[in-house]
Amino acid sequence: MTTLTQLAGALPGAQCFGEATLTGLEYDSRAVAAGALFVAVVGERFDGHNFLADVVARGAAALVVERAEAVPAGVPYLLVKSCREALAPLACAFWGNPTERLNLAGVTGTNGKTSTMRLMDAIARAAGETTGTIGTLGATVGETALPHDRTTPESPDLQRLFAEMLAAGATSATMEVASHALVMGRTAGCTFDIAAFTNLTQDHLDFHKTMEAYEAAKGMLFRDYAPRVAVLNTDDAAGARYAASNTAQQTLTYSPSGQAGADIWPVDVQLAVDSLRFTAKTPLGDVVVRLGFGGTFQIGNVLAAIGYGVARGFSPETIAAGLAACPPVPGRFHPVQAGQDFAVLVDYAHTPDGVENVLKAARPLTPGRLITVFGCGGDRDRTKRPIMGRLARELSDIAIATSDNPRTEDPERILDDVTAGMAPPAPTSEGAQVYREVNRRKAIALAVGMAKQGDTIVIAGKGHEDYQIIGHTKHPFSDQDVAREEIEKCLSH
Ligand SMILES: CC(=O)N[C@H]1[C@@H](OP(=O)(O)OP(=O)(O)OC[C@H]2O[C@@H](n3ccc(=O)[nH]c3=O)[C@H](O)[C@@H]2O)O[C@H](CO)[C@@H](O)[C@@H]1O[C@H](C)C(=O)N[C@@H](C)C(=O)N[C@H](CCC(=O)O)C(=O)O
Ligand SMILES: Nc1ncnc2c1ncn2[C@@H]1O[C@H](COP(=O)(O)OP(=O)(O)OP(=O)(O)O)[C@@H](O)[C@H]1O
Ligand SMILES: N[C@H](CCC[C@H](N)C(=O)O)C(=O)O
Ligand SMILES: [Mg+2]
Repeated sequence: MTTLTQLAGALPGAQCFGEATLTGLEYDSRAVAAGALFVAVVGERFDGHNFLADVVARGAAALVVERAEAVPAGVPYLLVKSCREALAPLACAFWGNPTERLNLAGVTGTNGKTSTMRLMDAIARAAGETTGTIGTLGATVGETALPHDRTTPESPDLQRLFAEMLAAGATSATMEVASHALVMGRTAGCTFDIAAFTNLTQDHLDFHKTMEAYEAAKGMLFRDYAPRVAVLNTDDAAGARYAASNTAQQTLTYSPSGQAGADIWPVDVQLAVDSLRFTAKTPLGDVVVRLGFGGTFQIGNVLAAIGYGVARGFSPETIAAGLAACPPVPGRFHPVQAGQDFAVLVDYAHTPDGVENVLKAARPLTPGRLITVFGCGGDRDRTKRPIMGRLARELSDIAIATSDNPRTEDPERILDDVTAGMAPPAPTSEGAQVYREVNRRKAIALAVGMAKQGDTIVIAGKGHEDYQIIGHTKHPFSDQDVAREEIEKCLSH
């Protein structure tokens, strides 16, 4: 049992009024149950102080506030300067600082976090460990899957997951560390043994405003958290800068392009639509990579995961066994086969670099035409839209711009932004034939209707997602299922 005064000890400068026994820790009023401590976070859209009467009615035992006058009479509370900043220290204390007893690896980077984390997890499992994972695909604790909404959850959810992992006998965990999480302190208080970086390219400028601020945000993982080992992609300029200046005890570098001087690099690469084979040169000797899924972009992710294995002290054989056993990452370069004579790949590319990489990975596997169906999410970085449009047109034979998750934006306005980048530069008319179809199912049907033997359709942006967010509503929608249904319709005609 935790008490309010015990938790106050985790917050230097906090003033404690009253005492309570606490059975939960919440930052969202809608999740409060009897006995909880409610932290009144002041955000962009809501002020937690407006929900204090509601959470007390729900049985909250105590409150953490920035304004004492908002507290209903008789309710115990902690007065702090910033509830957002208090949240993580409270969460770590409430759950007993679980990451001090768990080997934790964090992966940051614009693209490849989910894939890299899955590969790392497979390696730890091959070493015989019970593991946990936290990321875009949800969390796993041993063999149990626990869904959650964020790539990197808020600190109370994060620390609870770590505590559940320990309770389930896990000895290690791997997680995705989104830049939003670093800036908002969701991971504050975590002890990282290993921190890995995939790449930095444009995304999230709605939040970070400049690439410099975005780079600094990701750099926090290598500077503020002092991991034991930093695993860094030095092909990437930001990765090279993190390598030159970080607070890790040891830095391991990798180079997907095989640049001289890196600690880990690939030789003899062989690519196929559903496999990737190469030999990785590492400080421990050669690792034979036999991956059961494709995508040129996975080379870097595999090297980062090998860096993790090396940092953990696993043998090359264990690392190779883990990679070979790693199941395909759902919705990343994911083939859909429903009896058609052309290829269909569902992929999660939702950034300019992602679109460029997936189309460049698909091109050499395509004897016919490359047909791209893609869109851009609403309420997210607007400036990436015309760039994604331009890349889709330049790198495809047929590019169909459609909706991703429009969220609260007008889907046609999002498409205006996307197609603004798709006009061929005068006087050439090189590049793809361009189509615009706001309805994602119709766009996929259009692609399927056009495809001939030897063509590849890449359906980008939503990967594993089984929904489409329109307004505030999540409608069931799966690119894989829709592609399959539209192919079957075509074949039955
Ligand atoms: C920019 C950002 O990440 N914002 C997050 C942040 O918002 P905020 O601090 O402004 O809070 P707010 O929404 O104003 O709410 C203030 C407080 O009131 C609470 N509240 C709100 C309503 C209510 O009825 N009761 C209540 O108690 C909220 O729980 C919160 O504690 O805290 C909120 C509560 O946890 C999050 O919902 C919100 O995520 C927004 C919606 C979001 O879309 N975030 C995305 C961009 C994100 O985090 N993405 C990354 C992945 C990025 C990547 O690709 O790498 C992720 O980790 O998922
Ligand atoms: N190393 C990489 N370099 C460039 N693009 C990549 C890389 N790895 C993956 N991608 C592209 O990015 C997409 C998303 O991959 P993944 O889910 O692993 O990234 P992520 O960083 O976890 O994304 P998110 O920010 O949504 O969590 C893939 O479907 C692929 O198109
Ligand atoms: N983690 C990313 C996922 C984007 C996925 C894409 N389908 C979209 O909705 O924009 C984000 O929150 O920006
Ligand atoms: Mg992810």
